[in-house]
Amino acid sequence: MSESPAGKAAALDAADELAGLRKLFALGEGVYLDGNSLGALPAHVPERVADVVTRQWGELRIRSWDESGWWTAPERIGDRIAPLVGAGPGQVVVGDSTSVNVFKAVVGAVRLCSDPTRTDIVVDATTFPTDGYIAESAARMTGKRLVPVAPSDLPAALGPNTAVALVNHVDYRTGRLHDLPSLTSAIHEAGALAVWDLCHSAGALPVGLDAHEVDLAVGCTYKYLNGGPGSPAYLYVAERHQAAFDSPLPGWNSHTDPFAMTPSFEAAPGATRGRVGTPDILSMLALEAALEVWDGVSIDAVRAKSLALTDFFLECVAAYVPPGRVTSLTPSDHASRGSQVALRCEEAPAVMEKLIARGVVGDLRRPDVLRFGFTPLYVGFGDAERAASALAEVLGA
Ligand SMILES: Cc1ncc(COP(=O)(O)O)c(C=O)c1O
Ligand SMILES: Nc1c(O)cccc1C(=O)C[C@H](N)C(=O)O
Repeated sequence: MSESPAGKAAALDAADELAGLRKLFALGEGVYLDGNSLGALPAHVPERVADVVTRQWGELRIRSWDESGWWTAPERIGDRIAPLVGAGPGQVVVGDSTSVNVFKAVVGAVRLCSDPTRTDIVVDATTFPTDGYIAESAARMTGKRLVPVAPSDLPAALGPNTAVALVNHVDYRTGRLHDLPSLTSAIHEAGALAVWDLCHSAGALPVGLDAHEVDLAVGCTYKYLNGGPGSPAYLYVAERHQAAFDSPLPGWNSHTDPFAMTPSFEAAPGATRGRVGTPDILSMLALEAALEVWDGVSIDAVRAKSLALTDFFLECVAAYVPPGRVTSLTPSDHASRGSQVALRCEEAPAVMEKLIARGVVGDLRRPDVLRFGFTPLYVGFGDAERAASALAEVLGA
């Protein structure tokens, strides 16, 4: 760096076309680099939630299912998320947790597989644990074999026995971005269905679900989509699969005529058949309000800023932190990088504690990984420089 990192940060912030979005969030002093775990609060959400509670629930009560659009919220909010993950309308439905949607998607994919003699569910061996636990249970329930495989070995592991492959788009620990287009086509060439977990990519980078012919996908909304703690997840079922999608959790909300309350189940058309029971309206409408910060924001611009931020943070770490104290686990090439930087560091727990005490909030993945998430909507280059400088100070530089 010829210019000082702080000077460069100021110039980058001044040129940042997304910089104005930060004021939409309730962020005080300090540097928040944990939006890959829990996104920050958009400042207008409390008032909107208060309206849902006091007027919609408090005054309109039961009428709100229709008059306040409660009943149709899962599909409506799904359609708001859809463009952020490259999906056309009518394919994304919001509800339940990511874990529950992984279950629906994996069992649903096994049932969609045209060859019932295929024996294997291949799962990303480096997956966030919940996906692995659920895939294992789904395998037992469907009489399949679970085959854990590192994403880099996935193409070689696929074969005539593969029914379904479940892959994380971005690795939660290292921040590695897996190649969704090429892995999806390898899965399809093997005659299997591709299920993607988008928790760490949606809202941080383009996903292109329709363009790459993904079969099913799931994701959470409390990270880069800023929906709030425990906000509902979503399920994507590609239009071409919807008529045959046979959810393992057919509830009255996925029935074609819920209020007929018939003893026999008849699945609703479209993404609605991915619903189960009564939606969690308070969380769901908080999410709907939170998604307004995306109005007019291009996901390509978000991706460009995300890469610039993580590049710059790594540059500042290299400039400030003595050699050998941290090692980046995050790939340096852009094509393999999500929106976080993971640094392996001795005594990582104590280091993160001291960073947090200095107002730099990242998180720790035991035993030795410091994670720093970069949410382009509200993180700036000055934040990246301050975080690297605090890290160097904590490490005694
Ligand atoms: C890749 C991935 N899948 C799933 C989850 C969690 O699922 P749930 O929303 O059910 O807690 C997380 C994080 O919590 C995650 O990082
Ligand atoms: N979902 C979480 C929660 O309820 C509590 C604390 C953390 C989380 C997370 O999202 C963890 C996150 N998926 C991770 O990448 O580690």
